[in-house]
Amino acid sequence: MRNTSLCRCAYKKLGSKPPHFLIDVMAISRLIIENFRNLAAVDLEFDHGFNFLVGDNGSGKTSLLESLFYLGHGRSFKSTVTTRIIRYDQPHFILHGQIREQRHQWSVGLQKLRKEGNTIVKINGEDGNKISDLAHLLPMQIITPDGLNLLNGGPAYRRAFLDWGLFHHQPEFHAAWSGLNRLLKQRNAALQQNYDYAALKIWDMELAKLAHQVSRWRADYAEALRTEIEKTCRLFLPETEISIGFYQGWEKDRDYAQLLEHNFERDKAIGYTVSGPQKADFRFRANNLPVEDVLSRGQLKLLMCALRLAQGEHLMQQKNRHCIFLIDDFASELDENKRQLLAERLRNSQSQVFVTAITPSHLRQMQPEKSQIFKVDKGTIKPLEN
Ligand SMILES: Nc1ncnc2c1ncn2[C@@H]1O[C@H](COP(=O)(O)OP(=O)(O)OP(=O)(O)O)[C@@H](O)[C@H]1O
Repeated sequence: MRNTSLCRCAYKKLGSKPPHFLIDVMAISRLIIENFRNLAAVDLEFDHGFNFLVGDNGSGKTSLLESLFYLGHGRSFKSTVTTRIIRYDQPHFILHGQIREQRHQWSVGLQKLRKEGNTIVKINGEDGNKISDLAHLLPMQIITPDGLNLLNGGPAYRRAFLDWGLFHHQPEFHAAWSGLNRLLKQRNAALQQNYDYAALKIWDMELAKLAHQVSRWRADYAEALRTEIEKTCRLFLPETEISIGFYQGWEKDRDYAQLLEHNFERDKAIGYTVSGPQKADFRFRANNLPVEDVLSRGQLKLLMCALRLAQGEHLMQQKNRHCIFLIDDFASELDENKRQLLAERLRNSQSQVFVTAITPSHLRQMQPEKSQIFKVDKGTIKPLEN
């Protein structure tokens, strides 16, 4: 077993050539849950291939996916109020996972207290780890019925999509991105204080440097993903021409420091910085029209799946790291043929996959060699014989 600092340092060093121990399929082999939503006490061993969670409405299927997502992100995909995730009347929730990558194993733990509200993260028994350490260990992609906001929601969803990739591909991204957000916050506060431009200029120079860096990384990553996305779109939406464009948040080729100076009076009047990387977008068009206006919900779901699969595939190709895929309500919005396509593409990804469904019949299209079915019933989860 590796010690934490070694493991963290190794992941931070992910450069063009990954260390040999990252090359194998990564999977969560065991998950222990205490007091997470309606899951009072769960202890499960998972297959490294497909894991199906079948149960009635309200039984706890999404809660299990949510707990896995929480372990990999330190937050929920459903609720921003963490205390609502803790089981009613309980003081805390605890998640404990075992992660395997053929020759190595990590033990990760996360506890959230109702009173203090802080999150305690442990990796291999050591305290003092950050959520970003967990996120590095557990690259995950989630596909839920709400996930269509990636396409029909605001640009923030698509920036988060790009930034997820950069977090895993570009070791310096997280620090640059945090610095950029901090400087923007400070600038916006200063804009409301009636300063002259001279007082802001020194910050703006620093801000512009980070803005150009982050935007360059985003543009390069968007371009690198294009081929993967187009490949999957040809499979999922052969009847539609999908085009992809990246907008950095301000006019291309314009120096950002100059733009900040030029826009200073306007920004001051409005009270915040109008243009910049905080406005970046990754846009999709179908037959040259906005996808949200012309695609059906099923087609939007397929496009969303194509984006998430492409991102996972790209990570695998570039860094030899496998994503874990969490798929809530696999069958919704998709006809038989499209379910088949998605199932096939997931099988080809050779990743660990968690899929929820109300009845086993919704999973007919999935026939992987390696799988485990779990029956979810009123907060209890039991493996079924395949
Ligand atoms: N903090 C909490 N404590 C206890 N139970 C909760 C808490 N939050 C939500 N629940 C309950 O947990 C149950 C499980 O919800 P979940 O979303 O996991 O169901 P599901 O099996 O995915 O259902 P569906 O098929 O309808 O999506 C629900 O009945 C919900 O009311």
